[in-house]
Amino acid sequence: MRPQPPLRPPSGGSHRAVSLMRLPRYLKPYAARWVTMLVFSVLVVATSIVIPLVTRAVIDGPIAHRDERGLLLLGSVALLLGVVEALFWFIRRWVVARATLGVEADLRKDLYAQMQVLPMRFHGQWQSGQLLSRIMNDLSVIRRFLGFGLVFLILNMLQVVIVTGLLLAMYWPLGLVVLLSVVPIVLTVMRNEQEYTRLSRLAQDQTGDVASVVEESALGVRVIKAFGREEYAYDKFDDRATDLLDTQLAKVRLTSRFWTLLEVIPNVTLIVVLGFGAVAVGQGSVTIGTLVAFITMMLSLVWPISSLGFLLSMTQESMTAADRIVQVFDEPRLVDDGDTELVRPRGHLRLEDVGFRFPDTTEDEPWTLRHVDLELQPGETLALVGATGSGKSVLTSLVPRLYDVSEGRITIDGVDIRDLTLPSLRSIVATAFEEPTLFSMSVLENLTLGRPDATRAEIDRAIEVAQAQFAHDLPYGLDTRIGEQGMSLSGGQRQRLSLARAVLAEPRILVLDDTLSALDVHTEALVEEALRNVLHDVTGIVVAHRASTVLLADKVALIEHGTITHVGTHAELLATVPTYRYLLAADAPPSESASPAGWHEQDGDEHRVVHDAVRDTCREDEHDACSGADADLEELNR
Ligand SMILES: Nc1ncnc2c1ncn2[C@@H]1O[C@H](COP(=O)(O)OP(=O)(O)OP(=O)(O)O)[C@@H](O)[C@H]1O
Repeated sequence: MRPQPPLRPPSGGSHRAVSLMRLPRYLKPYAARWVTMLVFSVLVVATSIVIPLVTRAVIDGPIAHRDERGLLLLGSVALLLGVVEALFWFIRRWVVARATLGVEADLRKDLYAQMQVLPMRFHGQWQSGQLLSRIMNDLSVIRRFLGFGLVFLILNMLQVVIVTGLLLAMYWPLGLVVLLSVVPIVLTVMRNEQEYTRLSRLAQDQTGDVASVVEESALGVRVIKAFGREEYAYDKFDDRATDLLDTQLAKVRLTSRFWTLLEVIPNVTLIVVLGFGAVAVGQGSVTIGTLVAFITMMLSLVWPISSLGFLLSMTQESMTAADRIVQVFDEPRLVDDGDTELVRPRGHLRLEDVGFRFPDTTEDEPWTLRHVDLELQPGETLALVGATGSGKSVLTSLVPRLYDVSEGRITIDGVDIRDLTLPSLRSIVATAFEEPTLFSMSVLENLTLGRPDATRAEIDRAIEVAQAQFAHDLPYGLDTRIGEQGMSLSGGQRQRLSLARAVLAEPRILVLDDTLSALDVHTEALVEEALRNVLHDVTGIVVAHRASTVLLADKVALIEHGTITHVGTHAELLATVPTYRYLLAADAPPSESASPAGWHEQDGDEHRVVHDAVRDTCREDEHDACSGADADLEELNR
């Protein structure tokens, strides 16, 4: 048996740093702000280095020589430097906030746009919670890194190098002590890097899992309540949340070991420097002012060194986040635009030897569709009838290129649909799905999704066709906001709005994927009556499970195991194809070698059912074929 694919997409793994390097192009629009921020950050570091040097000058100068004027002057300079440093800090933060938030927003918009164009295959494989956590959490991680982590990583390393250099220059033996103290830190960072990366990737993926569970249970809350499985749902959530907690704790354990070292080393170094410094002052090798300046500078290294731990953690996390985001950006779009636009499409649709298999199926798995040949003249309507899972929805989704054919081709007015631009194709083809998705916006916005410029009269007509007049009676009429997934509406109401949306798009080819299944027979009859007018003008494919829906069509295609086996009028198929009768007329299941002969083996009651169905569903213009079927039945009954 084929191994189950993992619940979450595989990690990008080894190219994390490269992934992060690809994001700085988002910094470009804010280049002036980044440069200003960097200049002020360097100025902050410079002032913080100058202040101890001024202190040394104060101690070794005015204080040693009891020069009050000099003390006042240099003291004022030191004070001024302190104020200036604070001011520089403020400017840096102020400038960077807009830039980082801007980068985050731009990335988020691009990521969302990418999700919209990615093929159905991608959305079938990825849990929506994983996408949610990428678009929310991972982008925030990157923003924090760009606005804070990256800047301080650079500045702190710069400060460590400059200050250590200055310390070596002031008094090299003590400078050497400081330099040596950095070595264990670097070694520890290198040793923990891999494990921290693994844990941070795991935690980010698990955050996606938690989001997926929350999202699924929010959407499926009715099912959970109906089956009384709140506890089961809670346990599933609890498992995921506990996994995340364990990983986060493992991360904390690792970092706390690491950070403790980073806290201890500067303090130990300080004690050593103080001891050796005091001896050096005693021996006259350095002045007191130099020692004070040395220690002040050294203390200024405590934050840059101790912060290295979490700055590096942040870097790891943002590399992982960038990797997870780049993974979405790098997904192949599969469906590529052509560049042809059909100016006046007539809606002549042909499927030529079309075959389709889902991209992740293996060679030995059967094709979902194979050798499908169909032709619909402009204005013609085809009813597609087939057993559950026979491939009806997949076939209809090939026409607007929700999936691409694996072999053969589909043409509209003789042009391969892959040569059309996607906007052109999707303005020609509109689909109303069996499960109507409505968005949490107003009824009007939902209706005009496919045609934002529709006039009020056109909207009213589409509503009438779909028998969706109830929308006018909603509390705020068409401006009423409907809940997530249209939850505040009934299934039939949602289907009718979805149908109105497809009708309003005024397509040349209208695909109705079992769109009327949730309607009561009376509403269905009204919708069908109105649809008859719409379908008169457009090419239509109607997936149908009921004879009444089939009657909307000019001809019927029977699909069995992914292949069109019969095409004809409803009456013809009813009279000659047992499988068709079985599907539409509650007939007994046809035998393996389904043929009209198989039909003769059925008992009298079933004959009557078929007889009634034939009579009920035959239209006047098909009278000849129907009477043929009737004659057959009467012959059998005798
Ligand atoms: N995303 C998918 N990945 C893999 N296989 C799929 C996917 N969607 C559908 N299938 C398979 O393709 C086959 C045809 O499915 P399809 O949805 O077209 O059936 P259908 O005839 O529309 O059924 P129904 O009448 O129940 O809606 C089924 O075997 C189904 O399991």
